[in-house]
Amino acid sequence: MDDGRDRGGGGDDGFISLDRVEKVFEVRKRTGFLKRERRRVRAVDSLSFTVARGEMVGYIGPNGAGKSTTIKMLTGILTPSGGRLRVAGIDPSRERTRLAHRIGVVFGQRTTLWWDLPLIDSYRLVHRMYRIPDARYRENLDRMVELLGLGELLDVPVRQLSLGQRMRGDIAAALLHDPQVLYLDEPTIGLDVVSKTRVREFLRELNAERATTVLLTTHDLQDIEQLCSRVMVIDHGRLMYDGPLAGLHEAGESERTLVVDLERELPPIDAPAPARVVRVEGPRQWLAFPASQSAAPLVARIAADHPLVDLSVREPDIEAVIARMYAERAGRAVP
Ligand SMILES: Nc1ncnc2c1ncn2[C@@H]1O[C@H](COP(=O)(O)OP(=O)(O)OP(=O)(O)O)[C@@H](O)[C@H]1O
Repeated sequence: MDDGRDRGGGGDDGFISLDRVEKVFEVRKRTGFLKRERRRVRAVDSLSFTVARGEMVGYIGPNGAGKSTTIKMLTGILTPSGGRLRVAGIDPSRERTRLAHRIGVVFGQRTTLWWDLPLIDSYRLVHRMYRIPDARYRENLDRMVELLGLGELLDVPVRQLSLGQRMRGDIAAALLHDPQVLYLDEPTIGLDVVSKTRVREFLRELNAERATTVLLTTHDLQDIEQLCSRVMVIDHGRLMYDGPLAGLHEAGESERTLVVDLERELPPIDAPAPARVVRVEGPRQWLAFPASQSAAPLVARIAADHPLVDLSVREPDIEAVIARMYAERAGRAVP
């Protein structure tokens, strides 16, 4: 399989590069009968970062932070109000069609597939739209069908697919033309655990096999944990954090929760600090522990001393991590 490493653009340090990029929207607000006020919304504010070829980066932030606006500028749908932006050496808003051959986009909440047609017909249309050479299309389709388990679904109309099946179908459609960059917007939203695992495994495989650069927007921290070595946090259009997920947990001092089902009701488990029991309900106990630490030693210790029925680990949600990060920074700013 062609790994696409030599198809140009950008250099390894800045395959995607933003230098002080701005996006300002003019919004008209009705302030009375026949009266309108003009307001400027700075959706992206002097944003600078680079993503190297083959990196998988999580791009997260609260609602209205500027994530979609950034992605829209990266795909050429929106033109920046200022700054410099390049993807694979291309200025997206100037050469949108040329860029389209280099990028794939998947929106978890919307499908790009033709609703009433069998899945395979959408792929045939993508084949023609992107003028993919026949042999390459076949090869890619076979690989996607294999990796994403689409064999039995190809003749099913898209509207009859489950959400997880449809998502896998959408991901395949976005990759048939060998894009070098894949933008994923909430690719696991609403999926069950099995489908989430399947999508994540596929993305890992894709990244390893083809060195596809992936920018992933998600509210699910497990997507980031399992896929991205780097995470960028954006808020009010500005980059608030850029580094490993563990560092974000440290910055926010966030905690994960170990949910323990015991064979019977017992007094609160005497866990090694800083882990501690935060809730007890019958035979079920909840223990909080730092998200930057592995759960394994805690699980081993509890399993050795207690009659266990089941265990699960719950991740903190992104909003909570970011909120704690702010609280921590505010705390530091005030001596
Ligand atoms: N076309 C537009 N016209 C005016 N304002 C806009 C437009 N698009 C976005 N905005 C504003 O820009 C800001 C950033 O929005 P954006 O959609 O990029 O955020 P987001 O991080 O993607 O949020 P979400 O997680 O809710 O999708 C918000 O204040 C939003 O209201």
